[in-house]
Amino acid sequence: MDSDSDSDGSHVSATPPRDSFPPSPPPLLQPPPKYVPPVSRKITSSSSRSKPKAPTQPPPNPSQEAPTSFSPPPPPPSPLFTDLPFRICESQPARFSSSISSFSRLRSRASFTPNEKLKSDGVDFVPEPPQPPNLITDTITSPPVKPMVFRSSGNGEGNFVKLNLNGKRGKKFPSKYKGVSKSRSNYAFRGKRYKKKEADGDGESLLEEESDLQKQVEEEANGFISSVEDAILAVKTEASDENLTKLLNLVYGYDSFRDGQLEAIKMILGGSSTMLVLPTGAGKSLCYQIPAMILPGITLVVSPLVSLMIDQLKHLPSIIKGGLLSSSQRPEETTETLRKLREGIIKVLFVSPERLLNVEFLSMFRMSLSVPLVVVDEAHCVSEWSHNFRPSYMRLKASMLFSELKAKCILAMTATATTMTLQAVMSALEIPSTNLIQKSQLRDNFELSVSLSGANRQLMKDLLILMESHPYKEIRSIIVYCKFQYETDMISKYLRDNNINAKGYHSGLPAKDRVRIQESFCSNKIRVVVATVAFGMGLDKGDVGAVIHFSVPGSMEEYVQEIGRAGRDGRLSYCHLFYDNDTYLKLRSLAHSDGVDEYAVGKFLTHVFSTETKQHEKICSLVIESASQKFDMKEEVMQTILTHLELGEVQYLRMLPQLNICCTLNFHKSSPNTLAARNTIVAAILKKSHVKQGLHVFDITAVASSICVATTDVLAEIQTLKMKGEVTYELKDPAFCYTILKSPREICSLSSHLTKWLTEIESCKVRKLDIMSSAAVAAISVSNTSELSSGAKQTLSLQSRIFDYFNGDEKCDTPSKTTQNCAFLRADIKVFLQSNRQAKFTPRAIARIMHGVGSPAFPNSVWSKTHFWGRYMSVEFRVIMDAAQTELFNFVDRNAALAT
Ligand SMILES: Nc1ncnc2c1ncn2[C@@H]1O[C@H](COP(=O)(O)OP(=O)(O)OP(=O)(O)O)[C@@H](O)[C@H]1O
Repeated sequence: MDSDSDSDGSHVSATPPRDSFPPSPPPLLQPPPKYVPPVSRKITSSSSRSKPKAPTQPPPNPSQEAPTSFSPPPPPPSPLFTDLPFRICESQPARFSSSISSFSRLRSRASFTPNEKLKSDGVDFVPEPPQPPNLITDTITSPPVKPMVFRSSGNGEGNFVKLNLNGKRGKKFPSKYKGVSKSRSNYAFRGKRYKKKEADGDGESLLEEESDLQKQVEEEANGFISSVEDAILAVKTEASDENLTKLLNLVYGYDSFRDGQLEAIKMILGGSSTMLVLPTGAGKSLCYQIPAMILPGITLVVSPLVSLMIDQLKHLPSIIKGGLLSSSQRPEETTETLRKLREGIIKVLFVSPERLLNVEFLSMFRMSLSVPLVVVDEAHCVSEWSHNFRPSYMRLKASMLFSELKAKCILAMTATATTMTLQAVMSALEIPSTNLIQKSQLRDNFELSVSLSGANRQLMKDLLILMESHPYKEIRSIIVYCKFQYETDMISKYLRDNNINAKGYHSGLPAKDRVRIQESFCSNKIRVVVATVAFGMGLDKGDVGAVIHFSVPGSMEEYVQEIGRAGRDGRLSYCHLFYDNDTYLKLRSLAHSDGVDEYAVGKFLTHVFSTETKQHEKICSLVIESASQKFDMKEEVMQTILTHLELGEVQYLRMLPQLNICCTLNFHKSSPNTLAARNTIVAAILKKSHVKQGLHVFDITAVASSICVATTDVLAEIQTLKMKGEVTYELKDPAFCYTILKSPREICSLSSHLTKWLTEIESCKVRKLDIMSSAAVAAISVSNTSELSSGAKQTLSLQSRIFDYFNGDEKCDTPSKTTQNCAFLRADIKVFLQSNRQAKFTPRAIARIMHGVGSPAFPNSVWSKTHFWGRYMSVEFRVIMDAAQTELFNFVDRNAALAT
């Protein structure tokens, strides 16, 4: 069952299109509605979203399609019954528009009309070419208060307008505006005149007119740019509220800063590292974009997902030049971005943490580039106590950022961090406690509700009833979140069958489909997206009016993030959660899928450090798939351990880039020996390879180590030979690569330390789910208890739980709903062992099977066939592990006795 769940948004690639037309000035007489106190849903909603208006959003720009890093998951591994502690013999049993102010979004939100609803299912998808990841946005919108256009022509230069942020005032403007004059609005206007003039046969005046138009655009652009430059200069001279607000107004069209923004910007301009905690959609991005315009050099933004980076790049105001570097880029894309960096074209660079720590990347910064500001976006990922810990974020230590990049200041941003997470982040990034800017975790424009529901079929009916009732039936854009990929298909089909325009979205869909679905949703061609967690990260569609949770989220953080996609235009929005106990238990079981045993960690460490101490410079590798099965550990768990070995108190090893290490080489022109005679790398390949059906098969790390070169040198050489027509080759077996710096004195104590740490992380996950679940249950039970309407009571109940959670100590005051003992458990384990004598189980492996959770060595595809699969989900995982341990010992003893 776990194979079908989406773990994160790492495969999200689509981003909402920027509006193609310059936004109109904010309607001063029409401020965004304030939060209506959650009285009755009926009253508040009817006033908030009833006037149907035609959508003002233009169709998406086909050139904006974002790339993705999606790659299909590997096929499920076959069971491997090796080297596990208990061996049992015998039979085998049978996945801007920041420039579009909230005001204009507000105007564009229209109520959903029945006619639109009937147009539902047939979304007409026009295939669009994908855009490579570092194609810096070609969607330049002009500043909102100046209705002129700064769009590039999609020539890959992206949203670069030659604003002199780096001190080279206005040198190349004219050439730039060639592209600008091709903006869509001007183009359309020009097109009309063309037709008329062509009919008149007046070619010359046509050309004159075009040149006049071009001049006008250039003059306006120059005027705007010099105003912005003046405003920047004023801020540089004095970072006063007045000067900053003027700059804000000029660039973004907003009249004032939102809560926390001004404070953060001033702190950064003053050179103080800052921890910024603002709710989703509160405008955190602006807090680094404005300093980036003022500070000299490059602002580096570290982001966990390529899709998020692409999205943020697209949302940069046109005057800030942006670029992106991620490990999923093609080499030529990287080269192009690096060139722009060196030439000072890029002002804000988005990078993945892996890229940031790449030796080449660091040396480039050390040598020639100044980085006054490093922004750590989604900074909670730094902490293992967050809901979304990323091992690669462990690398982001202040010491490294200050010493390697010579950064002057760090800005860490998040919307969802508990006190414990914040402490860990601020400690890693050396942000003083006085530099914390924290506003409420939750915007106040949500009406939150929960209801108890039955199993799937009933749940779908409940969903339909909800969606057909007030206020949901009047809401045009809705996201339904569910946990499993199959649910997205099942529910969206069910909704379509009931005349609701819905589409499913999950990370298993082809990248193109995901982009199209997101774009269709953003342009209101799709009303409802039924999605896993893979949808929504970075989604800034202002008029999402409701978020429905089909099942309980894994944590308060996840809940707050996901409901944060709603009401970003400031209007009241509705968030409903369907709670059912079975799903809660299922998710609780899944929370144990990353857990490890000391025994397995010890075996893993022994393998990692099996290299001779004398060979410390040797490049070692660990083929991910086979290691995962051998140690019964998920890839992410192995990566977490390896990263800890690199970045913990003692640096035991250095991680190298992941590679496909097994190479099969076919020589075509010269004989292998002739090539080897003049090429040391080929000579080493011949020594280290075995020949299989005329092809040379070798391990790239072994070849590189044998002649003391980098693996990249070996790869570069075989690539060169390929270009010359000498060879063809194939690479397989993705592997972790590393060199050992120091072997631990005692594997035992290291594995015990690591296991304790990983077990705490596992318990933390379970606790987070329990807290979310108890908040949902509390909201259900509170609905009949006072004079307030049910909606208002539930909102208040959930709001206060969320507040307590993010500001308290993360304790769960409600006992877990799992049971502590079960009469038949041990008897069942005994039967299970007897009927699966050939397998080598660990207590954890048995507990996972009893909870219906697959693992690399005991995959669902095989073990879900046993009737014990998932039978004990309601029993505490630890209780099953203890019972399994006892029964395994008994089993081994019995077998030993029988053998004698
Ligand atoms: N001072 C402001 N006045 C009006 N709108 C603003 C202001 N600052 C930012 N915004 C708008 O608010 C929206 C959300 O901003 P942004 O994407 O930076 O939010 P965020 O805090 O990063 O949200 P999330 O955590 O969900 O990604 C954007 O459309 C942005 O243009």
